[in-house]
Amino acid sequence: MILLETKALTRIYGGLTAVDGVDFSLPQGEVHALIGPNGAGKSTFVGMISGRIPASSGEVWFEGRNVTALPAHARIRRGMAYTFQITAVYARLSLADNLALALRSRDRAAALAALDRVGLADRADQMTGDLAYGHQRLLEIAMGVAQKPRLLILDEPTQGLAESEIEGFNALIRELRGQTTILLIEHNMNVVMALADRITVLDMGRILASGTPADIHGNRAVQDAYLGTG
Ligand SMILES: Nc1ncnc2c1ncn2[C@@H]1O[C@H](COP(=O)(O)OP(=O)(O)OP(=O)(O)O)[C@@H](O)[C@H]1O
Repeated sequence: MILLETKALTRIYGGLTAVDGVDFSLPQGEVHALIGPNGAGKSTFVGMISGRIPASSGEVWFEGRNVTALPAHARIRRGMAYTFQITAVYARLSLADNLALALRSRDRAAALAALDRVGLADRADQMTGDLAYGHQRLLEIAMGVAQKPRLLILDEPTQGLAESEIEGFNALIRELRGQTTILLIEHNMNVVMALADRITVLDMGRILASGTPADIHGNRAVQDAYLGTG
């Protein structure tokens, strides 16, 4: 089943076409990585999927429904989660209280279980603002995952994480594989190659290539535009 589809999705800023008529489809259960050079249009594309950025033209379909006109909160209710949008962490609350907000419940065991998935259970009662940046990013991911979304959109989740934390993140995504459909914007190619079932390469607002990690790694146009070398 196709969970998410975009049809000729386009965003124009002034004279600049940031996303240019993108047709994209994401089957349920897939871990899909979106890669491309800086300014390729990745954040704008997922912003239009989540409803944070209005499309200039084109459509977004989610679970067989046209959601293009729906505001972000209505898309969240239908099961989309976007790490930057809904799970902004509250610095002056504890980790457990942030989880309680994400879960809309004071269930301490559920909060601890969610924190445990990202290795933060022992910090449950610390003030979130006192955490290192990488740990705040992991908290944000825990908050997204705790909501059991149908589609989890992660925008550069490993940015600012240490190697050991990236290992933990990879393990979490492997655990979620098959349960949650994941769209991942990621610059770290080791993470992309380790996790993605399929990869889409955006370049100048258009899809340059789409395929398995092996296809993309061997694709000459991608190597030229993005990977730099073979
Ligand atoms: N609010 C805005 N107003 C004007 N131009 C914008 C705006 N947001 C993005 N752009 C431009 O649109 C293009 C695509 O930007 P976008 O952030 O979507 O790319 P990206 O692939 O996510 O880049 P990065 O990897 O650096 O995050 C860029 O040229 C950017 O400068």
